[in-house]
Formats: sequence, C-alpha cells, structure tokens
Amino acid sequence: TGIERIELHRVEVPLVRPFETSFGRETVREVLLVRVVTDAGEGWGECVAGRDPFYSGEYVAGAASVIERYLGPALLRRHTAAFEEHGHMTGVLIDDPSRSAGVWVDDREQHAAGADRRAAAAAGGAAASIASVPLAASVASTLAFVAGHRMAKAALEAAVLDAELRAQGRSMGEAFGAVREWVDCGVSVGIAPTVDELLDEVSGYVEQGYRRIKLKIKPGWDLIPVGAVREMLGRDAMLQVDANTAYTADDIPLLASLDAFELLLIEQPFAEEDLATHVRLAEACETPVCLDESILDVTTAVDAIDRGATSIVNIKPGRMGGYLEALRVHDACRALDVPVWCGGMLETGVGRAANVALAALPGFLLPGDTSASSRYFAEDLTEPFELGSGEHRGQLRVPDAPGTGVTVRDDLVRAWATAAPAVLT
Ligand SMILES: CC(=O)N[C@@H](Cc1ccc2ccccc2c1)C(=O)O
Ligand SMILES: [Mg+2]
Repeated sequence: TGIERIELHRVEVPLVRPFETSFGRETVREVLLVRVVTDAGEGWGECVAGRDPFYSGEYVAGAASVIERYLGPALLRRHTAAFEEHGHMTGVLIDDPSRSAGVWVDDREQHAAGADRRAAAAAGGAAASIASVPLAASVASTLAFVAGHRMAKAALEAAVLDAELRAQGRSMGEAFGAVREWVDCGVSVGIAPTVDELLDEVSGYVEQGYRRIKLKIKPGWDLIPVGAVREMLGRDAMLQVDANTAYTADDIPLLASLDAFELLLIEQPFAEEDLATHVRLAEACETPVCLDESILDVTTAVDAIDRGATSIVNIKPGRMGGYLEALRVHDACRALDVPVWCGGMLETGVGRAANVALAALPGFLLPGDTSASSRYFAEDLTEPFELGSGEHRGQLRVPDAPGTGVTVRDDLVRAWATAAPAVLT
C-alpha cells in the first residue's frame, strides 16, 4: 500500500473579526491544506502554521517548502516498491537540485528504535488504536530524519490518517477511542481596542452558549480587562487567560495577583523553552499553570509535569507532530492525573473536525478552543461546525462519518487559493 500523490493547497480565508494576541493581529487566515491520494483513497490534512512564524517558528511558506523538498519525497518513496529495491537502504532520497545524485541515508536502526520506543509508550491507552492504521502509523518514523517541522509533519500524517480511516469506514472518533458524542466548547477572545468592546464580544459568546471564556493577555492588557470580564460574568463562570509567552520572571507578582479572579488556568505566560520560570510562577500562585507552546510531544509533556511547570496541558496535534502523538500525550497526562483540553489554531473544518474527535477522549476534562466555525469564518471550507442547542448548548457534535467525517468543498479551495496547488508524485 502506498502514498501515490501529495497536493499542497494554499488558501486564504477572511476572519469575521480581527484576532489580536500578544504576538500579532490577524485579519485573514492563510492556511496550507494537504491532500493525499493513497492506493486506498484520498484524505485531507490541515497544517496549523500561521502565515508568519510568530506563534512558533513554523509558517505557511516554510511548511510548504519542507514538504516539497524533504517530507513529501520521503513519503512518496518510502511507500513505493521502487524505493525498497535498494534493499537494506531503507533510507530517504533527498532530492537536492544542487546535487546530481540523491543522498541515501540509512535510517533503519534509528527509525526502528524510534518506532519501538513510541510503540512501548503507546501500549497502554488510546494510542493502542494506532496499530489499526499501519500507513498513518508509519508516517512519523519515515519523516523522523527531518528535525522539527512538527506542523508540516502533522498535516501529512493527518491526511494519510483521513485516507486510511475513510478506506476502513471508521471515523476518527471511533479510531481515537472517543467516549462521548458531544464535546464542551470554549472560545478564545482576542485583545480588544477597549474594555467595552471586549465585554461586548464576550457577552456575544456567552449568549451563543460557550462554556468557557479564554482571554488573550499581554503586559498592559491583563488585570483590568480580566477583572472587568470576571465582574460581568460573575464568579461561577469558567474563565482563563493565555499570554502566548509575553511575560518575564519580573511579572510573577503581577501574574500571581490574577488569583483574585479565580481563573481556571494561566496559559503559557513565559517563553516556550523556559520551564523554570513557569515552575516559579506555579509556586507563587494558586491558579494552575497550563502550557501550550512548550509541549511538543510525550517527552516534553512528562518532563514539564514532573518539574511542576504545568498542571494542565493544552493539546494541539499540529504542535506535536500529529494526532497519533497527541493520543500518546493524552494517555501520558491521564496516567499522571493531569487534565488536558484541545487547543485551537483557527483551523478550517478540516482540522476542526479532527480536533473535535480528539476532544471526545476521556482525559479531555476541560472545554477546549474547539469553537464553532462562525467564531472565525463567515463560510467554512467544509460543512460548518455549529454549536448545539438545548441539552447540547455550547457543545459541538463529534463527526461519525469515516475519517474526519467532513467533506472539503473543492470549489472554495479553488476560489480562495492564493496560488496553483503544488503536486508531488
Ligand atoms: C485560539 C488560540 O488562541 N490559538 C492559539 C494562538 C493563535 C492565535 C492566532 C493564530 C493565527 C494563525 C495561526 C495560529 C494562531 C494561533 C493559542 O492557543 O495560543
Ligand atoms: Mg495558547
């Protein structure tokens, strides 16, 4: 079985309102979508990287480049008979235009070790279902020769996973081990021009039924807006903040004073690599510290928890190299009694569908940023995700059709494309 074709589609989707964080202000979501054709059928994956390398070091053009130059060729060769004809050299042909011949890298030991270690770690929990998707489960080890680029890798793995599960007639929810059909939804609220405008926006979301409010903060926009929202919502509403690494150790006293607002958590106040300062804040305040940017895989998740740098984890499959690693992080956190929730990256329905399926796992104990499509887009690239009503107020339904369960509207992908798709075969 093999991967026969990879298409990279770059589209621009306007946002219904500007989204401002401590690292920038977006009015359009530029997104890279991956379509793969395997001998079992086709699948779509969404790369969560933003247009610019501001949330993380990855960005749309960089992800497209690393896929065209390294990751795509590896997948196309690794899974074709022609590739295996070199016998022991289960390596990767690096197509380097500057060099006439490709370079073979013998990676059997490295991949085998990596795969064994991961399989052992995954043996216990939801990740066990990985065994039933051999093609998707082999993607990470095939791509391991490239350092980093987790969002690019995740998009490819997600597309292969979608194709494989559609061929098996299984939904992602079923394959992941979902335990519920509806997931509680929270909403991420950007930095606003004034506190009044913030309160208006938050009121609207509460009206729509969102079960949790998350406010973006940064130095100079924190205590006052958070206090005003807490005042408006009352003390029982679920409220949290996300700083996207904007603070330093000098701000520990200020951040500790957020205890007054009885928040669910403080998300990623300090730099991605700075676990030590997160530990110091955790020791200085009651409000739980939650990490986002810092958590790249099972290893970094368990290390951050062991150090006391985080007591709640924001799981984002794109940041972790894919949904299969996200399952492992879920399992590891569950074994350590650490609640997790599903983060968001302004995904279209492609990524949103897979995130909702992931959020249905037992360890996802807090509402995630899996908001309705209308939070970001007037029109979605797939069927829109809409909040339920009545007993399902503030919830999204987990798709139960095969794969992601949604259908990508080719007409919109074409209409919103910023360039002709790149095709690798
Ligand atoms: C919903 C939410 O707050 N997401 C990210 C921040 C974020 C914000 C804006 C983005 C724009 C393009 C790509 C990624 C982005 C990520 C977070 O949890 O930290
Ligand atoms: Mg965050």
